[in-house]
Amino acid sequence: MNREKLKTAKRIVVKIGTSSLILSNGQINLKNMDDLAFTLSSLRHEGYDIILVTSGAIGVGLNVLGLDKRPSEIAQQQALASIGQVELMSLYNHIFARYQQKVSQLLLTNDVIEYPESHQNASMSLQAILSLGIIPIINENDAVSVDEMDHKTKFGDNDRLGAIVTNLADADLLIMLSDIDGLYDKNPNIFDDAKLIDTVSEITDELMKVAGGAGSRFGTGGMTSKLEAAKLIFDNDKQMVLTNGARIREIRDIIAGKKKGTYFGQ
Ligand SMILES: Nc1ncnc2c1ncn2[C@@H]1O[C@H](COP(=O)(O)OP(=O)(O)O)[C@@H](O)[C@H]1O
Ligand SMILES: N[C@@H](CCC(=O)OP(=O)(O)O)C(=O)O
Repeated sequence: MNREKLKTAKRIVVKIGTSSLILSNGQINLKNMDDLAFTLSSLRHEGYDIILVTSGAIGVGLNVLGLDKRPSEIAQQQALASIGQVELMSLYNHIFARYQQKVSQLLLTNDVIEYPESHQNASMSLQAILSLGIIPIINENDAVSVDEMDHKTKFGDNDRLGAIVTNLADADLLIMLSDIDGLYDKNPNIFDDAKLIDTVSEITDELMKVAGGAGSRFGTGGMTSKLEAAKLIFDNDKQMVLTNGARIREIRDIIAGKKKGTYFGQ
């Protein structure tokens, strides 16, 4: 019943996390990138408006420099993001071109939330890119985003950014791709008997308690940040599906209303 509304989605934001883009050995997950480009390009060609929110700048930066560990200093992380973002976009540009799809890049800061004028400009820019038939690829502008006492330009994480972009673009649906099939009733890293939750219609305090931290050495935020993003989705009357980035082609089943991943909606 709930998932019927998914069939009406015309403008879709897809958020892909670092854990779906970088293999555990630090190499780029080219299979996932290729599946992503194929699926999103073909949907775009069929008339859907598609926006991609991507993580991976720091992960790709580590790969470019041959490092295996995220540095702890902020400036070093920012430098890595700056290096990795170029390579990430270069890869996307090539892979999407294979499916005859043009892409563009938007690097956002929290200013689009803080300042109505920035919000309006980013929203109009997105609208113009979509009307040209292009898939905008969005990440946080990590090299300049900061989180200080009197100055906050950082979103926090890309799960939140995915929800913000869904509102900014007035999209119908956010599909969040992670390294897990959806939300489980317990942290599956700890409990073997954890069960997949099919539908969530409200983010309660009880539910927040079942969400744990990141599962891979590259991911950030874990399930907690995904549920925080889901709160924003509910606040703005949108819908979200959390599913596994290892089976990107199932996006088609999701928008056909089939039971895949965890559905957040009423
Ligand atoms: N209740 C839960 N249900 C599902 N995953 C959970 C839960 N609690 C913690 N997790 C962990 O959250 C991870 C996903 O978050 P994260 O590592 O940040 O990935 P991403 O890079 O996709 O954002 C999962 O791999 C899992 O280990
Ligand atoms: N903007 C950062 C990603 C931050 C982030 O939230 O990562 P993830 O938890 O993998 O979605 C980057 O591109 O490396």
